[in-house]
Amino acid sequence: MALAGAVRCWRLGAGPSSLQMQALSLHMSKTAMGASQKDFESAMNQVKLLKKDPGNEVKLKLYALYKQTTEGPCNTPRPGVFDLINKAKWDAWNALGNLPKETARQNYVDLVSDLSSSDSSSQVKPEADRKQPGYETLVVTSEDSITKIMMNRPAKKNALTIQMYREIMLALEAASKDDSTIIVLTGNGDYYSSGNDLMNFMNIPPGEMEKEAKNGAILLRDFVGCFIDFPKPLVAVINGPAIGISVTILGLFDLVYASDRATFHTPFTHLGQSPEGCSSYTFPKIMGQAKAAEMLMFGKKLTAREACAQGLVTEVFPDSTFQKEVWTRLKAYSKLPRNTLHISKQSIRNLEKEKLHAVNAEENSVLQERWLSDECINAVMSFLSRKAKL
Ligand SMILES: CCCCCC/C=C/C(=O)SCCNC(=O)CCNC(=O)[C@H](O)C(C)(C)COP(=O)(O)OP(=O)(O)OC[C@H]1O[C@@H](n2cnc3c(N)ncnc32)[C@H](O)[C@@H]1OP(=O)(O)O
Repeated sequence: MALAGAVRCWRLGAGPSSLQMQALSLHMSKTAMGASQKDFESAMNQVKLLKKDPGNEVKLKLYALYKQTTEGPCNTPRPGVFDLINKAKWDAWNALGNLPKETARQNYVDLVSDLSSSDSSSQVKPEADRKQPGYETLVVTSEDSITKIMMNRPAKKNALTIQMYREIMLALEAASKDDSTIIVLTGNGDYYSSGNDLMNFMNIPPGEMEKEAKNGAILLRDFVGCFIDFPKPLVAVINGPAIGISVTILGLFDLVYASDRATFHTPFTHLGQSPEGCSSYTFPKIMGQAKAAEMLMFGKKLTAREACAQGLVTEVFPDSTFQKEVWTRLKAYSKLPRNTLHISKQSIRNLEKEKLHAVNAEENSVLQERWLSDECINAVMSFLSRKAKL
């Protein structure tokens, strides 16, 4: 078992780690002639290198086998009832009865060898191995109880196509049911997202405009609805500039971590459009009426630090250490008791859900009209003919 585990791990990684080599040599020597004193000492060193805590039950077993190997059968008085830890250790040792020292040593070495193998196989696998299949515009991975949904159109600044909205909804739906504790949305490349792909408005035959606007509003309602209803902690890892809908839905996230290179821009008026993502309700609540108006009506672009000062962003990190710091933090959070975390999220959010769905419906009905307006059509045409950029 241990040997098969060690060999399998080599195929997943670049090559055997020193831990895997030790596990393998330990396994080979013990099966050939029984564990020697040297094997025992090497196993004791290996225990210190384990990355995963084996849990109290295994630790007690290791302790008992160690004592039996070095001192023989338990020969001390049982600790008092209130000395709980020493009593548990004594019980474990005493339970080994008259087990010979050599057998205890062998069992100790075997146990450490198995622990090392499973410890090695739980080490980080390359992202390509963890990637979930079925997504063309996203990279979805799960590790350390975190499901990461990464928008993956870096050449187009992660502008959101119709397919991308649909895939994000599918990924959220799957993540709501998987065994992850936390869900992260982030972007690949220099942008978090430049918002709606303005090509979504192209190639619509004149007679189909109204129908397409209606379909767009339904898609947008469902997309935002997924964030309103999402049952687990949602974290936005804002790796670069964010525009439009990628900003407005942030009010529906539980944590927003931003690189100091990120900016937050909602230029709806410039585009002949109106706020969506429930921002007409969440932004005034988060930052107050005056600041929300400056962003949503007048298109003021905020730096990450300004967005943090106004409560839209949880914390800003230097770009040079952004990924390292954020993922260390999230890995620690992902070890919190999962069910309690989800229940707390629901207590915080559930009261607002009905209101948020009503706001979502209202925003989309206004937007559906806007998309048909001259102001919107001219703004989109201007961008697409490269006369205008934000
Ligand atoms: C179902 C419908 C739901 C609708 C929901 C309502 C949502 C509303 C919004 O999100 S409004 C916000 C819309 N976004 C924009 O208006 C941004 C437009 N893009 C830009 O202004 C610029 O591209 C930029 C500032 C993001 C980046 O500028 P720059 O650094 O100079 O790079 P490029 O412009 O050369 O971009 C590279 C490449 O990407 C294409 N691109 C970028 N963003 C978008 C976009 N939002 N839509 C379409 N295409 C985009 C850009 O055209 C370039 O393509 P090319 O290399 O020329 O083929």
